[in-house]
Amino acid sequence: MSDIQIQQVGKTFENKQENTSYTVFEHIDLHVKSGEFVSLLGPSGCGKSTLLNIVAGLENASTGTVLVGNREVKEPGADRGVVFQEAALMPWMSVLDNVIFAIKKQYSKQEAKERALEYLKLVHLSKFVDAYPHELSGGMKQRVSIARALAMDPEVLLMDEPFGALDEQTRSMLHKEVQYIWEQTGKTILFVTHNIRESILLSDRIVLMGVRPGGIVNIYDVPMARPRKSSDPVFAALEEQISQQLAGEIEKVMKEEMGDDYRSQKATLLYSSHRNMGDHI
Ligand SMILES: Nc1ncnc2c1ncn2[C@@H]1O[C@H](COP(=O)(O)OP(=O)(O)OP(=O)(O)O)[C@@H](O)[C@H]1O
Repeated sequence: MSDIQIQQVGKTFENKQENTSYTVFEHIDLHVKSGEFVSLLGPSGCGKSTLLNIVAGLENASTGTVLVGNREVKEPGADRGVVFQEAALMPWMSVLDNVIFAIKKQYSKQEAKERALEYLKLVHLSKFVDAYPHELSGGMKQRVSIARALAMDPEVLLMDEPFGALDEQTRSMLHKEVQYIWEQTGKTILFVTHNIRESILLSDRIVLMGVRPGGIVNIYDVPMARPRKSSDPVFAALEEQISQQLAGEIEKVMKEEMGDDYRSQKATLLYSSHRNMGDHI
């Protein structure tokens, strides 16, 4: 397993046509220890996905460096498995072939098949190896996507709102699944989410990101033993603490985006954002 070292990372998007640029964040320093589960949480647009994509090598950092183990990230690699919100399976291939396809360059035919079967078993899909994506539920597709990422034997797993599009019950089932996988494999996991409860349920640490200026606002340790329950008073207290700080960050965004309109709508907006804070931000 490997750690992830994010050192002084910044990202500015340039719009060459309009000759403008937009700095999402600057000077991000974060050390995710080997085997640690860390969530990135923050208001929409603060750059959670951008940071994850930089670690994945899908996006270049404008400044700073990212190390996975002792290797500098310059492009995507098999040492980093990525799971997105959409499973993006190939519809004409069976579940088994979807997983084999992702690792066929890394392993011999027989090995690839054995690994694919092993990881589909880990995500409890052994009975569905011959099924096609259209025959699977959203949660099952995400489990294939997780098996596909794990079969590559990555040192770290990068997950970008993997359960964001799923209903509450499926999501809750997959929370258990991800904890089980994390315990079984000991992978280092960096996990992007909008959901405060999800982050408390799963993580060792929660990194709260903010906007304008973009960057890390706070890092919360989650001291509870697993499995965690949202009814635990420690859970509830942490949820409240994070909600409060996040509400402040969301307010900053709204003030900037809405200008004068913000004052007139503030009460309604804060009320509704607070009520929904557990699910979406
Ligand atoms: N390729 C791009 N070109 C220009 N701007 C971009 C690009 N990708 C992202 N951005 C901008 O960078 C900012 C951060 O986007 P990002 O998707 O990383 O945020 P996020 O925190 O993951 O948001 P959300 O929670 O809504 O997914 C946004 O303002 C977005 O519009």
